[in-house]
Amino acid sequence: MNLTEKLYRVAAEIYAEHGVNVDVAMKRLDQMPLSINAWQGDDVTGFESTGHALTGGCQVTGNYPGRARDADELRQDLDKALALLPGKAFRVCLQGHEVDRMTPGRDRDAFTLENFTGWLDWAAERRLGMDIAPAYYSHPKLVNGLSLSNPDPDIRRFWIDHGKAIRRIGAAFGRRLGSPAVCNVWVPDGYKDRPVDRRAPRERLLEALDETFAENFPETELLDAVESKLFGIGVESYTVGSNDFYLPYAATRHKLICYDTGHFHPTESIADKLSAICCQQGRILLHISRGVHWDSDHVPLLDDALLDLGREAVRNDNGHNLYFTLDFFDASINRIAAWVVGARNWQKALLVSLLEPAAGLAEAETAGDFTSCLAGLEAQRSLPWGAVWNYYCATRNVPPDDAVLEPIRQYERDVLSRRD
Ligand SMILES: C[C@H](O)[C@H](O)[C@@H](O)C(=O)CO
Ligand SMILES: [Mn+2]
Repeated sequence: MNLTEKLYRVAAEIYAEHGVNVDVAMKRLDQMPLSINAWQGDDVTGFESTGHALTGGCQVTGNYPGRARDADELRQDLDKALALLPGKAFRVCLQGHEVDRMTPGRDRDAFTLENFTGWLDWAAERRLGMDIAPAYYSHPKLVNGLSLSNPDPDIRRFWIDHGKAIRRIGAAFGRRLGSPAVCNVWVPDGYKDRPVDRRAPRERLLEALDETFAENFPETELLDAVESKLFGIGVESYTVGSNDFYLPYAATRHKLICYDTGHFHPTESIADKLSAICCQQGRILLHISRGVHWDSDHVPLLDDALLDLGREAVRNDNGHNLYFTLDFFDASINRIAAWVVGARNWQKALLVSLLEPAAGLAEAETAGDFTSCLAGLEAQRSLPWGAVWNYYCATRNVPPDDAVLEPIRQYERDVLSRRD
């Protein structure tokens, strides 16, 4: 028996004393779906090759070598990252401009499945689910920082048609792969300085969204989500699609609300939002990210915020009300490492929560014994979940944390460093 297994057996015994079956926890973790953000691999540039300028709305900083230059390279990189993740329920989420191939003369408002078939075949071969999001940025038709809420009806028409096209492609993904594609709408629309009229852009967005969603698809094929944001670079004063805008929108239109963990005030707890929505039968798409000051897209750390989110995810999950997508894009570090570290941190947060000996604490809380709650929750921090994680990785044939970088460095030498 090697050291990993010995430590695991001791850990399993300790958890058993607390009434927790580690095997059940690992099996449940295997089945918790996670959608990997393709855009970490290409710095959100997409592969349109139209020569148009990337006009903002969504940007990345850094110039680490090895960015994927086309969909084939991006899939190769995703294969590398996926091979280093334990678990069995992966999906890949695309942005609407990460096309497999372009059709001459065709712009985003007319994309069809033909532009994404390489992705679909790749996913089917690997038994991956696919998700997608329209890309309302980095395009000349993002005018004055406004897409779906633009005052110009022709601009709005272009973006409405893009959203419709991407929803159809998502539904085709869902049909072929036998698992509904989550299609998430996030628009960068907003103003740098205080607007005179806050209402008109929101009314236009409302109408444009309703038209985008007019075509119905069965939930076995497509699930729509809408994502709010507090502010962004260049839109510091006003975001059309704020949380207050989208929360009632999602509730009245039966859409998933997307909470991006980097899109709220720094002291606001995203974990706290889950039970509020779930106890009212709402469904949530979580974008797992990390905000740092005004930026929202750093690789998530295994910090208290992520652990809290993992705990609430485990407690509120009923198998079809929570959806998880990674959402970060850091071009200052090795992009495969970004995926692997970020995804594994989320998986660790879930594992810690799945191993939580909750029995007794909830009763103490109900009885008003907050002293026991505080002491009990703090005592859990030193339980040996790390030994379970290492064993989990070993039994799923992936390296432990301290050995995960070596294959990535090798790939960097063999593949990434040869890209311009
Ligand atoms: C690339 C995505 O559309 C984007 O990350 C969005 O989900 C977001 O969070 C923008 O800040
Ligand atoms: Mn997001």
